[in-house]
Amino acid sequence: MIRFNNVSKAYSGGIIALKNVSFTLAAGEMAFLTGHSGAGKSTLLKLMSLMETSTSGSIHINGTSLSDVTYQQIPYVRRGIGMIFQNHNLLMDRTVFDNVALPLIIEGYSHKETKKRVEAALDKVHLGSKLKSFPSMLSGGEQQRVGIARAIVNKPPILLADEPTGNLDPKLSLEIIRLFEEFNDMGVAVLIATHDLGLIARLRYRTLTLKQGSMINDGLIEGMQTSGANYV
Ligand SMILES: Nc1ncnc2c1ncn2[C@@H]1O[C@H](COP(=O)(O)OP(=O)(O)OP(=O)(O)O)[C@@H](O)[C@H]1O
Repeated sequence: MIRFNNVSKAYSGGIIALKNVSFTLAAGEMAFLTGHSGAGKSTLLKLMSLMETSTSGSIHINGTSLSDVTYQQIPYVRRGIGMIFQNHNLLMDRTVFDNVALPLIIEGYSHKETKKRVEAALDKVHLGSKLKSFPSMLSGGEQQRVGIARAIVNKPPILLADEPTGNLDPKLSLEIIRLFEEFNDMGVAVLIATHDLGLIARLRYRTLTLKQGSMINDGLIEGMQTSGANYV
């Protein structure tokens, strides 16, 4: 599903953001990705969604080697990945329905099919009654759920989330993670980049830890403090 083999990434200017990173995330698996600010978490997610390219090593996503992907094929690879961002990147002048419909409109779905899928996606994130609302009329947690509905509306087998709970209090953060668990229960692979060590300690999922671009831990983190930095 996701396979990194000895992947390194150097940005122009010489910063080495990832060093020989290897891991596999199987179909239907759920894991956290953590590490200090600047450790390379966003870079790792950007490589998977082809927003950046690796300097060396190989990456396979849903069976496709990213080094073989042509510019024209990038949208097909991205179709297999739902992306969720901390600031949710919603269009504030469009309704909730329009925001969630966007990926389907881009792909040329019929109006009827779009309506069916958008309504189903919003039901899954418990926002079925907010179709006509504008994002500014929603709470932070609800806005994040619209972002999640948009990410899952075309049923990708992989969900990648970059600090999805960054702006939310602990209760709302847990609600968002519970939603990810529901998608994971349906067979979707989920990778969540987060600084939130409290969340990681409570939920006890496999955790990939980056430190200055290197993967220093892969597995359950035992005896972790639930406050303060403790990335080893
Ligand atoms: N476009 C870029 N050009 C040059 N350097 C970059 C670029 N993007 C990231 N970097 C550098 O690469 C390193 C890893 O950054 P990255 O954003 O992946 O870390 P992160 O773990 O996601 O950090 P944060 O938690 O603060 O978002 C950092 O040193 C950063 O400054």
